[in-house]
Amino acid sequence: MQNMIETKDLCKMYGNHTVVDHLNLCVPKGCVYGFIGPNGAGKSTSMKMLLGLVHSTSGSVRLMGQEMTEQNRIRLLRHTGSLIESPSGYLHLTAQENLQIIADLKDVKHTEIAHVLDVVHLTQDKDKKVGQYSLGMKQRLGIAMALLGNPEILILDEPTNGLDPAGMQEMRALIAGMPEKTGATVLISSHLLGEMEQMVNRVGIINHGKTLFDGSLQELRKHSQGDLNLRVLDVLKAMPILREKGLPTVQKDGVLTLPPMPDFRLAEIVQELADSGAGVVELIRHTKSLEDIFLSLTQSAQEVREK
Ligand SMILES: Nc1ncnc2c1ncn2[C@@H]1O[C@H](COP(=O)(O)OP(=O)(O)OP(=O)(O)O)[C@@H](O)[C@H]1O
Repeated sequence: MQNMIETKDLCKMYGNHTVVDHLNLCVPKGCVYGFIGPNGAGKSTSMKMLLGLVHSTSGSVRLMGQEMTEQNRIRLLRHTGSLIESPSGYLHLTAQENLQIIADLKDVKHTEIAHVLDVVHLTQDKDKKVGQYSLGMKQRLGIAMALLGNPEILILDEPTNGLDPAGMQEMRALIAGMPEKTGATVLISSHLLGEMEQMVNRVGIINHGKTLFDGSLQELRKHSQGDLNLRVLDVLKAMPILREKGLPTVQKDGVLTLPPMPDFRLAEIVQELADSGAGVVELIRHTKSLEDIFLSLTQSAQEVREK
């Protein structure tokens, strides 16, 4: 499958401060890629480099299989729509009028406007002044502006920021259906992984400019094993066995807490406990939520940095 966006060791320094550190992004055609990281992680800067709005310090960007250069930048960006930072639009004009201005700037026929309004569900409100729009409607108008010209790549920087749950839900459905409805490959950033869960096929987690994870949500869920709770009838018999194996023996009311471990190791331990007469009566394996995985990934990277 062709990669629509690819970066190779992309770096950005502001003075001595590295804000994007050897970023290797790979966004396959037809996917919705969630670019996730805490505030200040370097998401916006990376997206701006993809759009040629910020010059990279080193590394390269490929869009639709072609390396971006000063010479072909404008041509490649003609196939790219973006919504960076807060949505724009003249508040005293209607959505239709705003889209006409953008269509003229992009040299796109006005007949395309009806289609993009339909995609973002603003047809009914197209003649309302944008000043009367809710934030969610303004965000959707921003996406409609980005969609004019039928781009192959859509780059959206935190389009769900500040939306209420209903607006968020609408945005999720809109983005998730975007490749099918418009053919565009989507790169969308957020600082909340949970929020992205229902709309992305692939995620890249970034912190302090470095990629901590890149893969599918299924692969990310493999990091989801949390602690194990083991309830035994005789804690005093169980404790020495666990201690001997170097396992922490935290216990409360007959429930022992063990760290995550592979199934075969757990099976061995349970067998030994059973043979010793400790009596295993309950075993609960906790799974971490995506948000917890995200926090543990970003926190462990922070701890490594602080060492
Ligand atoms: N023009 C600039 N000059 C100096 N530093 C900058 C500039 N733009 C961004 N930075 C710094 O780069 C780092 C990354 O910022 P960036 O906006 O890319 O992060 P982000 O992940 O998009 O965060 P947020 O979710 O808060 O928008 C931050 O420490 C920020 O202060």
